[in-house]
Amino acid sequence: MPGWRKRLSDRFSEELALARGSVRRLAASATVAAGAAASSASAALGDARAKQAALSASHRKVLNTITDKAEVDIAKAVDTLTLVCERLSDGPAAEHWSQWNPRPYPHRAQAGLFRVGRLLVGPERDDQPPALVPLLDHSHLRIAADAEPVLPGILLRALGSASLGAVRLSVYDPERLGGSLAGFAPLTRGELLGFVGPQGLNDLLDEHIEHIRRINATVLAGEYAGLRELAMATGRRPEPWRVLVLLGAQPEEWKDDQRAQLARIRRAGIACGVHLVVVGGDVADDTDTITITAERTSLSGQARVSLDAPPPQELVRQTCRRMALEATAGPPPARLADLIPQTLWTDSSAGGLRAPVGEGNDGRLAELVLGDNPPHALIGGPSGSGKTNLLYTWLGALTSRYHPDELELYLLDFKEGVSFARFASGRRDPSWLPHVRLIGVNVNDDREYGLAMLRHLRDELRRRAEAAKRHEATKLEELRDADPEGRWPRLVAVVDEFQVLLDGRDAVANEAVILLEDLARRGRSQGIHLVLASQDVAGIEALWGRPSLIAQFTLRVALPKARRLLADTNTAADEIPRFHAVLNPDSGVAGANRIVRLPDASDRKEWGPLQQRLWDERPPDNDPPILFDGDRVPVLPDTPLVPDGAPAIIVGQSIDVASRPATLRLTRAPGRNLAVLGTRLTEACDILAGAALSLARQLPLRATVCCLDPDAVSSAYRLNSELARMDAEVDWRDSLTDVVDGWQDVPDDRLHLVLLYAPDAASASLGTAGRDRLRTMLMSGPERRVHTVGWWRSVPRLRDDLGGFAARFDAIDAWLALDVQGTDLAPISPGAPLAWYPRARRALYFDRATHRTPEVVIPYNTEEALPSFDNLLTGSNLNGR
Ligand SMILES: Nc1ncnc2c1ncn2[C@@H]1O[C@H](COP(=O)(O)OP(=O)(O)OP(=O)(O)O)[C@@H](O)[C@H]1O
Repeated sequence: MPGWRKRLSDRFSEELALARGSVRRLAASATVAAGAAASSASAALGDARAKQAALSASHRKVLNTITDKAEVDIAKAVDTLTLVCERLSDGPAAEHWSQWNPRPYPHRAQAGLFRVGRLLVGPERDDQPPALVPLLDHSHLRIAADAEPVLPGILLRALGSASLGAVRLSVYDPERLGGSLAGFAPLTRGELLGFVGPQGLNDLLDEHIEHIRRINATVLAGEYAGLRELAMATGRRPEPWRVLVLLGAQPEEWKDDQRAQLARIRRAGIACGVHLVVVGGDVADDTDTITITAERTSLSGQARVSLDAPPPQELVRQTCRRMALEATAGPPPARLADLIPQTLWTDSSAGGLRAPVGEGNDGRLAELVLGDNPPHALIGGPSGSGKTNLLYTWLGALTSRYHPDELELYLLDFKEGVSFARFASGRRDPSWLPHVRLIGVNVNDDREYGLAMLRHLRDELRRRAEAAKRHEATKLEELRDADPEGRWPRLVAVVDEFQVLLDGRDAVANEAVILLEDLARRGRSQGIHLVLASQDVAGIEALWGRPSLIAQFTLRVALPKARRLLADTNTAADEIPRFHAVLNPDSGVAGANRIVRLPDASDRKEWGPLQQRLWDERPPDNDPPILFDGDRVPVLPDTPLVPDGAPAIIVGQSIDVASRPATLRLTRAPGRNLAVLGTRLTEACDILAGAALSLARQLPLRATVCCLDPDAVSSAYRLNSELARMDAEVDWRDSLTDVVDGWQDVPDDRLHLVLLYAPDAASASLGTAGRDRLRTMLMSGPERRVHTVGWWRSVPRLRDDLGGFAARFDAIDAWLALDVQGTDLAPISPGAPLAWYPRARRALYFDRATHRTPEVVIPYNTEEALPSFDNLLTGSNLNGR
């Protein structure tokens, strides 16, 4: 091999070895460098990782802090929202159905909002804020079809949180005809709900429009913007809310005029308490309508809503049943206490008498006024309509405002019963109404007592007229100014069932009409006011036959179904419900009506405390009222008579305002005797006993007792004993002949009373001569102070004893007729035949010397004034009777 080749090969090998070596070196240093780089990279990575960990911890911390704060804020906001919601909606408006029960919220002048579900805001928790919707006084509602189950809950909450009857529902349900709200059906009985089908739509809309019109015209009357404002100003809500529910009604498909009506209701309803709840399709939107869908309400904004489940069917049914029951029982009456002022007796009656009697439709108290105009009142209503209750109410309101020096009352009740007796002092309750001067109860048979009261008022009218003349005053107000020291109260005379006084064409009715006319005409200016109440004013001929009388009674109060009390065209009395009245100060013309709801004052629980309060405050010189009770037999008074001149006997109690004893003066005039006529034994015996006892209490007496009716003997004997006990010289005779023969044997000048019980039983045995002597005793006895009080059992028998057909009745100056018809009294009565129809415990009394016409008296009961017969028989102490 050539050398060059070898050299070249060696050189190449050498070079290659060199290159390999440097490559190896290079590779080694590269490996070192790479190792260094790798370790520094891994150090950097570790560093970075450590930093990242630190960073994310602090980030997490910040994030947690922010989240916590946000959660607290949200919880706070939700709490606040819940609180606000509670204030807007509580009780039955918001309670869960498991605790729900209806109870009105009277303290709240405005209606609250109703819960429909929960607001899905904030974290899930038990007490999530409620989703509320307004309705009553605030808005209309539109409920989307997918939210329809919410409807029963809203209606139940509305019914249950207002007072009974304050929410009324009308449901238009053309598809299911009321089936959708079947649980509410019981309310139809209480008239709190009405279901309307397709045919009734027009009427339904018209009715609500008319209701809105009426509220605007008569209740708000331009004074209030709406019922809510009225309720807030007065604290009362005079009209119910009316909720008109349209279920699947599709108003968009209605006729134009129906849609127009709906729009009117939507526009004007809320102020008048009329609210629409439209379920399903609806027409044009408006701001007064709140919408509820399955997920939201107009009030919930972005927040979603979870709607509550509807109330259980049974809860709805039971609640509605109870409400209907209460509603059919009638509305709760207004309260008497609301009519009574805090401070008693602050008003002056100088200008008139003004007092509230109930609550008007506008929630304000409605007053009755008596004064110069209107001066007198007429109250009417059928039996049971509440006249007596109205009178109680009115009297309560008057007597709490006016002092007894400002107002005096005269009360007369011609009804069976004792309605005014509560104003008098009684055994159970000693209090009386300090304003009352006179009370007449059970006077239906004693119309004369009505006359007596009217006569008394006429006398007072005269006294006032004379005083007014002296002071040149034309009316009470001026008289009071001119005579400030004088006592001039206004007088109010109330006559309940006054038709009894005026019915019939007899002397009593005639005089009563004349007196009423006079009092009505002239009483106006003298402060004397008449209040006449009757169940049938229409039937009182005496009233309608005298237009001038009726014209004075301009104040009319008509209770439900009162007839003819208001003007013919005024039908208000037919339209008002129970316990309401139409007040009309303008003789009943339609425009002057005021409808009021009357409180219950007939209950003693309501009345008692008021009377007690008035009685406690009575002036020291206040006397109890005079009470005349036609059913009570008066007892012979034991105070001796103080006769003016000649001695007198008591024959009975007069029917006059003072209930004075009726007397017969025993002058020496011929024939000054008394004949009691009729067959009523007890009353006849009472009259004879009353006469003798009243005389024996006045003066030393001689008496002869002769009893010829075996049934009267015990009474005669008891009288005989009592007279003896009173130191009278008493002579008991069994024979009438002895009496007529011996009357002239007068041992001293004591007054001699001859008491004859049924002389007609023996007069036949007297013979003509004996009868003559009887007549002589009657005619001439009085001159010698011998007076006869005799009981004949009929007028013909008396006539026989006085001489038969030719009898002269001047031997009997005075008589008392018991059960004797007026026609039978003709022989002994003056003038025209008497219209006298006998009645129990009443006698017709005529004294020729004092009477123009006979008067009715009540024979006193003398039972207690005489010793008991048993005691006499056993000889017991006569005082122990
Ligand atoms: N405003 C009222 N609120 C509650 N109850 C009332 C009211 N008014 C009357 N009543 C009741 O109605 C009944 C009849 O009333 P009231 O006796 O006053 O009627 P009246 O018209 O006088 O009847 P009558 O002539 O038959 O006596 C009574 O039981 C009474 O308690």
